[in-house]
Amino acid sequence: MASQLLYLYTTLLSPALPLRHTFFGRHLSSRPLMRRLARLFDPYRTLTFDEYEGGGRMARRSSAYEEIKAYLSVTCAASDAQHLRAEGATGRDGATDKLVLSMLDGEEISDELAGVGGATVWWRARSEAPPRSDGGGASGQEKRQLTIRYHGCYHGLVNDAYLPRIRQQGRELIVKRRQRKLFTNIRSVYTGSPWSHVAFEQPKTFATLAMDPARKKEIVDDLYTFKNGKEYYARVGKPWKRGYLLYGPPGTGKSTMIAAMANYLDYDIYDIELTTVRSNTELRKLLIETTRKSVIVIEDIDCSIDLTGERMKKKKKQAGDGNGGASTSATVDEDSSSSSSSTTSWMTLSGLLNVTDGLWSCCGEERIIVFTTNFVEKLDRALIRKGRMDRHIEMGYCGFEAFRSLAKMYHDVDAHRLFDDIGELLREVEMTTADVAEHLTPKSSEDNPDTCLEALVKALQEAAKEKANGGSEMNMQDGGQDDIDEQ
Ligand SMILES: Nc1ncnc2c1ncn2[C@@H]1O[C@H](COP(=O)(O)OP(=O)(O)OP(=O)(O)O)[C@@H](O)[C@H]1O
Ligand SMILES: [Mg+2]
Repeated sequence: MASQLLYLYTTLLSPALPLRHTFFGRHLSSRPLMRRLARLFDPYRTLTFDEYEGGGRMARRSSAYEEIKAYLSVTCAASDAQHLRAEGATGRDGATDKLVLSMLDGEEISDELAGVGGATVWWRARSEAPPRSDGGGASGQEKRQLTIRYHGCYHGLVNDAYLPRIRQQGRELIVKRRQRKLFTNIRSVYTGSPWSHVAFEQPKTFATLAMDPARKKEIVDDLYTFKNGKEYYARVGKPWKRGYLLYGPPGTGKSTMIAAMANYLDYDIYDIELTTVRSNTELRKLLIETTRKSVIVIEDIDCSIDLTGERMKKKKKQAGDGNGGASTSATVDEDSSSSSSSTTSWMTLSGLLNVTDGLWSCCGEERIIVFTTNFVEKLDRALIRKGRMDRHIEMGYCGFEAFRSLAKMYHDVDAHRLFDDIGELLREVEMTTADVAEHLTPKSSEDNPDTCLEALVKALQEAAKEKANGGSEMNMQDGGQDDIDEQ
């Protein structure tokens, strides 16, 4: 009866009679009074967490949503909810029999407010189909939400204690369960996300990366400082990101180094195939969708974009993408000798720099970006200047120290009668670490350290002979990389 009267007042009388009420001599407008009255009859409040934050093309996954979802997966398991969704998951130990539970649409589960005997909150999941005219991507996907309902008198407790606590627990669960992923920019047919992923199970680590131990230690120290640099980056007001440029001939361990970095940091890898990215907007969208604790990789950067930026004449031009001037024209280099001449580059250098620079300033947290190239001398200085690529790492031909670590790894050999010869030959000829590793790999059950090292000596001697005859100059073409300093 009371609620019917209230309904009558709010729908019929209230708009027609702008009543003012007096309470202890103070005038109260009808609206706050109505709210108070309404609370008498429905004292519950709700808070909704959307899966995506921000609007339109700038939408990105909400960390609050993810953390609460992770927390509720445990609550779900212990609840009496009838309809749950189960997703297969791989644990950090590699076990593939794990399940992660979540609520199906419309399902509700309850949770206790710790410290307030018997006080309960209720969580409900719902999702909305995207509007038909939506343009795809995050905005074109189903919109998922989690809503909490609680008694209004617990508002402070829920906001100041309960939600921060469960978000913290959710974060810990995410880290604990996290199976690292290797993402590639192929749109997922299942989720509509611009990224598809597979489990990242690369066994490459710094222990298995053959290079001079002193240089390796420098890189590991640099990564360690970055990983633990949250306060430093906040204090100096820089985005918490670091750029690495890995350069050197094919087969010298650039991709191996990236895997080792991701394993060391315990980060995901986002591998961007830039030649399939058609505009700045698309690149921005891809980068926005990357998560914290990730290594963003653009391999063979010299083959992926028009490195000459705006300076070259463009054969073709397409209309801009409405980003305020950053060029997205499809370009084909006129200079056919350019490394990118064989590739139609959709991104220009200035486009790439505009997007990445702009993005780091708003969401650059805990990200490493790595560019690799075989031809460092062809890279535009703008691309690799400090602040963009903080550290330039040359992955050169196999030196004696790198060989020694391979011999230890492959045959557990620290010293051998052939080591001196090999050291001398490696100073003379340029052989990639991949080739040295291949010679050290046993090919049959009869192969042992002696036969493998002898095979390596033979291959090195042949290469030395060829070099002396001026026959194989192939490798030498890429040697002039000293103009970029190690930093
Ligand atoms: N420094 C290294 N330490 C250990 N293994 C290496 C090293 N360099 C190369 N290898 C071996 O050679 C293979 C090829 O190396 P990798 O793919 O890392 O070379 P790359 O420099 O990325 O070449 P590209 O320029 O062609 O991409 C690897 O699978 C690895 O087994
Ligand atoms: Mg590679």
